[in-house]
Amino acid sequence: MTEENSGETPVHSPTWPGSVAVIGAAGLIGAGVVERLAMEAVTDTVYMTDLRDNVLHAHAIDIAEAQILGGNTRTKLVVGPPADGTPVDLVIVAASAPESPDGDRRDFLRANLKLLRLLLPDIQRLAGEHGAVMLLSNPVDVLAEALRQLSGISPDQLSGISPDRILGYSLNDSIRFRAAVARELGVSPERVAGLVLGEHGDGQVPLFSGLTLDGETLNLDSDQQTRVTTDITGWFSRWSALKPGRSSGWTTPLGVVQAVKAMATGEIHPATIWTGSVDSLPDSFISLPTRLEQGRMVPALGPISEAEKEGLTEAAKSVTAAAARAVQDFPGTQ
Ligand SMILES: NC(=O)c1ccc[n+]([C@@H]2O[C@H](COP(=O)([O-])OP(=O)(O)OC[C@H]3O[C@@H](n4cnc5c(N)ncnc54)[C@H](O)[C@@H]3O)[C@@H](O)[C@H]2O)c1
Ligand SMILES: O=C(O)C[C@H](O)C(=O)O
Repeated sequence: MTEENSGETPVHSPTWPGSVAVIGAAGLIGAGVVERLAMEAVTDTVYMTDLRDNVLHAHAIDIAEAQILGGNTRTKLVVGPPADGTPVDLVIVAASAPESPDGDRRDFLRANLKLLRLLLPDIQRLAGEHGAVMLLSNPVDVLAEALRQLSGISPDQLSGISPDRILGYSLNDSIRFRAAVARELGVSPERVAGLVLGEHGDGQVPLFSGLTLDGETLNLDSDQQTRVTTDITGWFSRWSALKPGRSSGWTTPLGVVQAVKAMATGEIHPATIWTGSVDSLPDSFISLPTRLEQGRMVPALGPISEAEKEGLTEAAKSVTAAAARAVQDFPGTQ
């Protein structure tokens, strides 16, 4: 284990997260998340792990030097897990099999479930009894549900990862919703606010009922809603068709760190969470408005339309079925 920066420039004393572990920290998204956490001094220590140790070291050196340039060296970067085995407050899983997307994030399920099984003991060790686990790897909702099924732990048990400590990053859909509505109206996306819930993929549910423009309720007619829905559901195939050999390395690290900051302050934000405490939804993992409350992700779903409720129910069923199938069909040895 080596350390970059000794944290000699104290800035402020955060309560949460005091420490973060990023698994897959040599990759595009993992390294980007480490960089944002460090540059925004969101935590005291970031532990970086990946198979590619040399790349991890290079990122740690480079980011530590960028911190000096940025004028804030509070966050200490450590290559490797905590040496004494102390759990961290937040484990971020960005490890992934190489992407060869063909328009559907579920194409990565087999390979990434295998990886998740492999990483499960590390994730459990790092999270300990209280840490939160944020999955980034795709398909994020199905993997989060698979993690719950693999952990097999109920929320009141003290060991393992209880489902309300698992979350997935799915904020990008809401950003693309704002962009698509702005395109439809010919306005700047900063003026549009709106949320996408459901599955990060084909089962996404744009909340047209909650759209606003300049803070005022925005009603799109059905043709406009159809065009916007087509626009956002087509995002991943348009992206895949570019064959960029990379995922959304600019948006995602920024969004992840915004989500972490929202968790730290108890602010409501959209994330893939366990639906277990929402009576009207089947047990699953989908994106819902949520906040971190005493170490648990708590749903904060406001009023939505009947059609939106139906969309969420369908997404939840589909995610659970896909996870159950995958857990059964793709054992860890394959
Ligand atoms: N949820 C979202 O909105 C969202 C957004 C962007 C990317 N993603 C997903 O995030 C994942 C990472 O994307 P990326 O572009 O950074 O991919 P990448 O290929 O650049 O990085 C993946 C990293 O995982 C590492 N890795 C593989 N096996 C490992 C293991 N056993 N232990 C530790 N590390 C291991 C690799 O060495 C690599 O550094 C992908 O699954 C991608 O689909 C999700
Ligand atoms: O994984 C990707 O390539 C894209 C990611 O799921 C995203 O929506 O940004």
